[in-house]
Amino acid sequence: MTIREQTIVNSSGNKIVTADKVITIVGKIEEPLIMILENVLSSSECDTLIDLAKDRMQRAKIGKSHLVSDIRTNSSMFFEESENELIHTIETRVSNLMNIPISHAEPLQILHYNVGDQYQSHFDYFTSANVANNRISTMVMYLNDVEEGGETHFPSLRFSVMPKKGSAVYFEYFYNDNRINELTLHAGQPVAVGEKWVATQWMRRQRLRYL
Ligand SMILES: O=C(O)CCC(=O)C(=O)O
Ligand SMILES: [Fe+2]
Repeated sequence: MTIREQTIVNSSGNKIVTADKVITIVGKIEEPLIMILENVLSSSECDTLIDLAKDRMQRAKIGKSHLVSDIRTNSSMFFEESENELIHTIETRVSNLMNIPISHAEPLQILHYNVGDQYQSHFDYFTSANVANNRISTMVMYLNDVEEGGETHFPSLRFSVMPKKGSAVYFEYFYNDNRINELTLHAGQPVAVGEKWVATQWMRRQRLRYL
């Protein structure tokens, strides 16, 4: 038998029960744990998130220098923590899914890609030394169907997830063996036709919110 490291999400079976919804796992890689989840958000939740975010988008900035960068050509915004009932409902559902308390959740991020926009290969965790409260897991939720392109691509695993409205990809990088964490390198591939909206939830190892 192969010995595997402990994962954050216990993903036995094909369903995860949250406070308000039962969500289906439709695909999975075991190590690092990557799961494709269907119907995480309803169609109207996706539409409302886009509507709420639309007028608040800014060209994406990366890293501490906050320079506009070619690594990310998409635009982004963050909702305030639980800023309205919908955001609170989604944060609660996603923290149930990710098996991490909402107090460890970063603000929910929205990304928008036009044709040609991309997010080049990166790790979601911070790689600099002595990061006190690093990220441990990610949920990327697709808010619309993309006509062509815009896959979330994991080059080291040669694995791609096609955007589908309401679906999500989950992955975690909290392994003792850093070689496993490094396999979560991923990119938002350029959008070829149409546009792409996603919502990203990152979780931290320790508490981040004091409510
Ligand atoms: O847009 C995507 O498919 C990936 C987004 C992403 O990597 C992120 O938000 O960290
Ligand atoms: Fe990412």
